[in-house]
Amino acid sequence: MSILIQQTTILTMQEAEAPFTGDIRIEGSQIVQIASHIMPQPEDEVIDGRNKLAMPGLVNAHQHSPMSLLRGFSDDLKLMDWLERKMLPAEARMTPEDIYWGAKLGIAEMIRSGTTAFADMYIHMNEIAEAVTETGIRASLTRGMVFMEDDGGRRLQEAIDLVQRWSGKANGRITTMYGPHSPYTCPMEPLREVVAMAVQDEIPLHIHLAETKEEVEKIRSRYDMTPTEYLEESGMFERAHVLLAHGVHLNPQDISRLKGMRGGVAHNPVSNLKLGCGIAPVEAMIFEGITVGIGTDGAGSATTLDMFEEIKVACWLQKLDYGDPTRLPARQVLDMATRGSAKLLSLQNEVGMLAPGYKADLILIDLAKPHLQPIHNVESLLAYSVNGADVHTTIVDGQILMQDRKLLTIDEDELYREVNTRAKRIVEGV
Ligand SMILES: CSC[C@H]1O[C@@H](n2cnc3c(O)ncnc32)[C@H](O)[C@@H]1O
Ligand SMILES: [Zn+2]
Repeated sequence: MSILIQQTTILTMQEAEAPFTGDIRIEGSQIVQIASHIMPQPEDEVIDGRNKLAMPGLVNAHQHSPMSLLRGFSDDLKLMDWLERKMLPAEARMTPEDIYWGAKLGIAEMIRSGTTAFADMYIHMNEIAEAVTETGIRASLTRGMVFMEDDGGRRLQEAIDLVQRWSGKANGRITTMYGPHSPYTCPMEPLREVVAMAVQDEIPLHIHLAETKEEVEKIRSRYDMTPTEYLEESGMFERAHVLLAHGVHLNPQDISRLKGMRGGVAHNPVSNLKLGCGIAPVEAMIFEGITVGIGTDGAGSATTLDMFEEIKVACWLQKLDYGDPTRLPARQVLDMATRGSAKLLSLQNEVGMLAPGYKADLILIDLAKPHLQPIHNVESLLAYSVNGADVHTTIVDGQILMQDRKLLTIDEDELYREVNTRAKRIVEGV
């Protein structure tokens, strides 16, 4: 299978490269050539790229995809009330089939809004892996583990099963991580056990960190440490690749502790705003050389999975926080949502950039829209004006998943029937 995208505006996201007009050739799962003009071959599926912009697919660095079933079910609560009184009871009622359909709903929204890879943390991961396999998207999957009650090792075993059964599956589109949920749900002993497993199996870790002031107070009163010190104490930063979700409440010493870490921080600005958590010190982390990517968090808090919305809000928050519009400029935030997030998923040599040898994970944005004209500066349009609904075509691993806004691997009528019936049953009585 080969695809030739002709005469499109190309933003490769390679270091300091400006947008230019040209062609992109895809063979199998890879980009093989990018040039001003490429001769079509008889077997090529040709895509007319005029009035469009090609860029790397966005990488959502922190998600709970089945929470799309809980979108709009519980709003305007503090994080702990929202989580303990609403989300956890609803999740306890979800069957493995619910998780499959919830993940598929999340994936449909991601493909429609230009996300080609995501990092997920949830339960019933076999069903999420099936949804990823069928739909064609790329994902790094994590079984989230809360160690607040003895479950006879069930969660840990499920995490191990996920890693053993699914790493490298779906033509390599699925990778895995180990996922202790957070400092406040993981006592030190099981946390150290998971770190040791990650080191032994060479599998990255994915964990929430310092999302709220209440978390900081809780960890201070339990252990007399900041949440970041607590995780450092487990040895994870020096021993493993770690994907930290949120990192909102970090003091300067915490930021220093993260310096030099493998992995980095997934910034989830919309979820942080909606749950009233605060503004993450994104510029300060970047200044210290820490990789910062962008995620949405689950649709239960963020309410949408549109990464273009996150990109805008990420910029606005830093500008507002510093009272300085020069903070977090367009190119830098695009870099975070592509190359930065790709590094958090350990995929920096495969996705997040358009170049020969990279995976063909890319999107075409339709520029023939009033809010995207005139075209002074493509990066500015992408950061401040484009919405997920402007994505025209989504390609992952060389497979077209959406063309002219039609999903090719998901039956949307069936999807909406399933999720509405299931969502109603799940929240009844919660
Ligand atoms: C055990 S699987 C993951 C677990 O995380 C919960 N969750 C979703 N959003 C957040 C958030 O913003 N902070 C902390 N935990 C969150 C989700 O409901 C699952 O139970
Ligand atoms: Zn989360």
